[in-house]
Amino acid sequence: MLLAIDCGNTNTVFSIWDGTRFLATWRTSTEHQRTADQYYVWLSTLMEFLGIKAEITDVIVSSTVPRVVFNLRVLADRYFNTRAMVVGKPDCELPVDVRVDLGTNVGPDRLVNTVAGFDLYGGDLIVVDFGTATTFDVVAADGAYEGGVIAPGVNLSLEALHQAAAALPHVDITKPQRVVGTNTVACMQSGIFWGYVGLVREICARIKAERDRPMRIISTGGLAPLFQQAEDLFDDWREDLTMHGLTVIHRYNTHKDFRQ
Ligand SMILES: Nc1ncnc2c1ncn2[C@@H]1O[C@H](COP(=O)(O)OP(=O)(O)OP(=O)(O)O)[C@@H](O)[C@H]1O
Ligand SMILES: CC(C)(CO)[C@@H](O)C(=O)NCCC(=O)O
Ligand SMILES: [K+]
Repeated sequence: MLLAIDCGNTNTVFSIWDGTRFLATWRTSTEHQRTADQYYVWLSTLMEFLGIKAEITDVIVSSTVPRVVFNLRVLADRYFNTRAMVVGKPDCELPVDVRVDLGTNVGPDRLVNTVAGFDLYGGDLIVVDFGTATTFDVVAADGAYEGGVIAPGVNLSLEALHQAAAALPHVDITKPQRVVGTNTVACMQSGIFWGYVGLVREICARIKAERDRPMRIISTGGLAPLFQQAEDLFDDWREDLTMHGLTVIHRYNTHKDFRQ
């Protein structure tokens, strides 16, 4: 069985894939100090608690935080007796091309989202991921990653307001009842919520205009449904898009004859 690990700047998600479906998915905060032993205690406790008998034979990692990769590699070596496949390293090939400026290091999560989007929907896509950053990845007709857009994440923007202005509290994002707020919290929620609706709409429209061909918009990340419920921004939403991409990349590298 495959242990797929998606490590973002805020959260790290672990999923167990049995070849057909995900048996379990667990989330923890990303901390580079966490050791392989700590990961294992946490993982094995959760597996036991849920009665999951998973014989992990393979590990694949996508990490936007380079420092955590070392301990995840040790986890794979020491506890699962396998060499972790790490997206972005030369020995982990991608089933799609990456067409960017020479010397650019694309975030592995964006490459994984591109692979997942192409596998599930085919080409000509915009993949929007509401994580620490809000990213837009442009997937060409042949599945290649062709660049995109990086904007600040929703929670990051709310946190920045709180950090920078003495009178602004910490607030959670939600859809405000009205655009005009009559208290501080409602004003902040309106600014972020409708601001992001506008940001997503404008960026996607401009990407489509620049490319001059029909493109579908697929979203992922915990906040995507909140925006989708307000306005028809996306053609589809997949909670497990990044995890799906990791399983596709793993399969591609273990069965080199595999083609989509
Ligand atoms: N309705 C909601 N209101 C507020 N927060 C939410 C809501 N739904 C989901 N979230 C939060 O949104 C965040 C988005 O999760 P996601 O995995 O997409 O990105 P992340 O973990 O924050 O970022 P990264 O992957 O970059 O670490 C999570 O922290 C989740 O708890
Ligand atoms: C943009 C983030 C932080 C989104 O998780 C990540 O993909 C990243 O660190 N990217 C590196 C720069 C790039 O993707 O062009
Ligand atoms: K993410």
